Amino acid sequence: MKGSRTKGTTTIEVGAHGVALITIINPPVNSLSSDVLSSLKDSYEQALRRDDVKAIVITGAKGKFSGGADISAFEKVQEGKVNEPAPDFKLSEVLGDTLEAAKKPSVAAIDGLALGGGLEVAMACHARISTPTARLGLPELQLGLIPGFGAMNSRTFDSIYGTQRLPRLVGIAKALEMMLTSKTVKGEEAHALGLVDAVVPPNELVSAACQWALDISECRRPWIASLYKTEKLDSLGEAREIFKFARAQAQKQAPNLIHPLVCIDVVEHGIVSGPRAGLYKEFESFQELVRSYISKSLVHIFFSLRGTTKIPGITDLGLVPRQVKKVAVLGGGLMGSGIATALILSNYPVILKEVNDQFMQAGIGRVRANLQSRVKKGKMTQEEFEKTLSLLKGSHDYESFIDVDMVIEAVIENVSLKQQIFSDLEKYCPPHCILASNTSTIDLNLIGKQTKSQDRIIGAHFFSPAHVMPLLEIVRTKQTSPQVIVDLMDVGKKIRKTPVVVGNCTGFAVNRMFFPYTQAAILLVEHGVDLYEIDRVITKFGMPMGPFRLADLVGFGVAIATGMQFVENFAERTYKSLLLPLMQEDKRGGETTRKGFYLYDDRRKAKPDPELRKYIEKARSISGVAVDPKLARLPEKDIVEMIFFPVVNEACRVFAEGIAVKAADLDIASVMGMGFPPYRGGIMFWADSFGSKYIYSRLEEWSKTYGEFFEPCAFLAERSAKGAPLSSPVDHATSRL
Ligand SMILES: C[C@H](O)CC(=O)SCCNC(=O)CCNC(=O)[C@H](O)C(C)(C)COP(=O)(O)OP(=O)(O)OC[C@H]1O[C@@H](n2cnc3c(N)ncnc32)[C@H](O)[C@@H]1OP(=O)(O)O
Repeated sequence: MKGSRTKGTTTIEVGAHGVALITIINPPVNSLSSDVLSSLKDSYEQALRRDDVKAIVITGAKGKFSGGADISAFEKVQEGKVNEPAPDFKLSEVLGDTLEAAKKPSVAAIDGLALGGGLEVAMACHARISTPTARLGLPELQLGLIPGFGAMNSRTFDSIYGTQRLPRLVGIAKALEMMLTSKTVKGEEAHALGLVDAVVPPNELVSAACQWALDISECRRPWIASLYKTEKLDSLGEAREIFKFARAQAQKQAPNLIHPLVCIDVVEHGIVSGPRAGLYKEFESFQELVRSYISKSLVHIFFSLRGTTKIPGITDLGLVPRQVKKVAVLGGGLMGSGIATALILSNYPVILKEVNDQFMQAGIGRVRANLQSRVKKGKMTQEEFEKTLSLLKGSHDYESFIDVDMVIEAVIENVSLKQQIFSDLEKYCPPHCILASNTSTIDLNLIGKQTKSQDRIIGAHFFSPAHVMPLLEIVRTKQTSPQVIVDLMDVGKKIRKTPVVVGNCTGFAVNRMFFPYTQAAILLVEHGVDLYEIDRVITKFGMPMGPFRLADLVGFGVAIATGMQFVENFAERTYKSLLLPLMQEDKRGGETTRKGFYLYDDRRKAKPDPELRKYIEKARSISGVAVDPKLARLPEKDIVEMIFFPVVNEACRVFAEGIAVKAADLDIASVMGMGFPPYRGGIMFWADSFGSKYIYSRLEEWSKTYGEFFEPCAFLAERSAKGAPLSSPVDHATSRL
C-alpha cells in the first residue's frame, strides 16, 4: 500500500509558445517520491537543454499540485531500511541550484494543494499562480520535522529549502506562524501575503502560468529568486524580538517538543547569517530530526490514522456507503446534544427526541449554546448559526421516525431502558434504518436482546464534548452487517470524526484502557504517593490533564457508574477503593459541584485542597492499606510507569481478544480518546519503545507487592518470553469481530 506511493513520474509537454509544461503525476496526492524527483529533474534538465523552450511551468495532475515529500520514505529511513539522506552530501550541490538559478524562468501553477515539499518546489520557482481554493502550507512540524526538502533529496533535486524561502516571501512572523501551527492558507490569503503572485480560476490556471513564465523570459515581469528577497524581512532587532516571542510560545505550548525550537533556530540562522548558512543548518537539523523518536512517532500516527479505515473483511468488500439523509438522536443530555450538534454542523437534518417538552427544550438549548460558542469564537456567522439550527427539530414521540435512516440512542446507562428503546425503534423506524447506541460500556448484545434487528445494531461511541472530540469508536457485534459498519464509518468521516472500529465487550477499547489509568492513580495515592504530584507528573508526560483533574471534569457520578461495570466484569483486576464514593457522600462530585479532588472558583480554576487528606486516610484504612515509604518518594519515571503500564496491560488484553484489529488502532484510540500524546506514538507504540520484557518484569514485580491489579496478562507474558514487540499482529486471537 505505502510502497505503491513511491512510484510516480512527471510528463513534459512543450507548447508552440515555447513554454514547457511539466506535470507531477503520483496519485492520490502527487507526493514527491524519489521516482517523481528523478523524473522532475530529468524533465527540468530537458527543458533547459531544448532550444524551443523559453520558460517552464510546473503543475500537478488532477487538480493537485503536490502533497509534499513521500512520507513513507521517511518511515523507511526511520526503520533503518534505507540510509537517506545521502551521506555524500556536498555543499557544492547546494550551490548548484537546479531550479532557482537556472537560465530559464519557471512558474508554479498551483491547484488543490501545495504542502510541505510541494510548496517548497513552488517557492523555488520564479513566480506562483494559484486557484482561490488551493491550500498552501508547510505542515512538516506535524511529522516532527522541519521543512527541509533539499536535505532529503540532495542527490536528485537539491536546494529547495522551505525554512529559508517562506520568511523571505511572507515575512518572518507569518512564516513562523505557518510553520509552527502547520496551518494552510488559501489562494486569496496566499496572494495577500505575497506567497503567490496571482489568483485565477482553475480553468485559466495553466494558461495564466504559461503567460507569466513567458512574460518573465521576455522581461515584462520581474525574475525573482525568493531566496534572495529581502523587502519582507524585518530589521535584525525586530527579528530577534519575533524569535524570542516564538520560542516562548513554542515552549509554553509544547514543552516536550524540540523540533519547533529547532525550526525557529534554523530560520533565525538564515536571517542572521544569510540564506546559504541557513540552508546548511536546515540540512543538518533535518538529518537529526528525521531519525528522532518524536518524528518516528508522528509518522507512525500519520499512517495509523489513515489505517483505521482499512478493516479486513469489511472495507475490502467493495460496499458503497448508503446515503444517510436524516438522523434521529434519542436523549438531549450532554452527549445527545453534542452528537446532534456534530450532525447538524455537517448538514444532517436531525430529530432530537426527549421524554417531555421541558427536557426537549433543554436539549435544544444545549445545541444552541454549542453553536453560539462557535459564533463567539468567530468560527460561524450569525446567518450560518440560524441555518444550522434550523436543521434540528424536537420531538417527544416516535411518529417522526418513519423516514429516518439512522438513530443514535444517547440516554442514561440503564440496560432495561435501552432494551425498551431498541424494541420501540424496531417498531417505528424503517427496516433499513441503522440502530446505533452511544453506550460507553454496556454490551450491545444485551441492548438489542429483545429485537430481531441484531444485524443493524451498532455502537456509535462518541467522547464528550461530542461535537469537539475527534474520535468515534464504532462497535460491531458478531451480527452487525458490514454494510451498516461502512455506512456509519461514512457518516463518521462526514462529521469529521476519526472512526476506529472495535469489537463488542464491556467498555470497548477506550474505556477499557481508561479504567486502569484511574485505578492505578487511586492505588498509588492510597499507598502514599501525593495526589497532586501524580497529576503534575502525568501532565508533564504530555496528557492534557492528570487522572484526578480528569475525574473531576467527568464527574464522580459517571466515574462511579462506569467503575461498577468494570467491577462486575473484571473483578479480579479491579483495585477496590472507596475514595470516590466517600467524597461523593460528602457532596464532592467533581467540577460541577465546585469540589472534587480540587476546589474550583467561579472561573473553573482548579486549586488543591488540603482537606483531601481526611478522605484519603479514611479510604486507606477501609482498604487496609499502609503507606509504603518507597512509594511516598516515588521518582517521576516510576509514577509514569506505574500509571501507564497497567494501561498497556489492558491494551494488550484488548488486542489479544481481537477487540482491536491492529495495535495501531489502539494507538489512535489512545491518542484521540484518552489524550495520550501523539508524539509518543500511541500506547502500544510507546510500550514497544520499552520492550515487552521490561514491561512484563515491572508489572510482575509490582503485582507481588501491590496485588493482582498489576498482574501481567498472558499475552504480555508470551510476548515477553519471545522477546517480541507488543504491536506485532496477533496470530490466534479469539476474535470478537
Ligand atoms: C522534506 C519536506 O520538507 C518534508 C515534507 O514535505 S513532509 C510532507 C508534508 N506534507 C504533508 O504533511 C501532507 C500530508 N498529507 C495530508 O495532510 C493529507 O493527506 C492531504 C491534505 C494531502 C490529503 O488529505 P485527504 O484528501 O483527506 O487524503 P488522505 O486520506 O489523507 O490521503 C490519501 C492517501 O495519500 C497518502 N498520502 C497523503 N500525503 C502523503 C504524502 N505526503 N506522502 C505519502 N503518502 C501520502 C495517505 O497516506 C493516503 O494513503 P492511503 O489511501 O493508502 O491511506
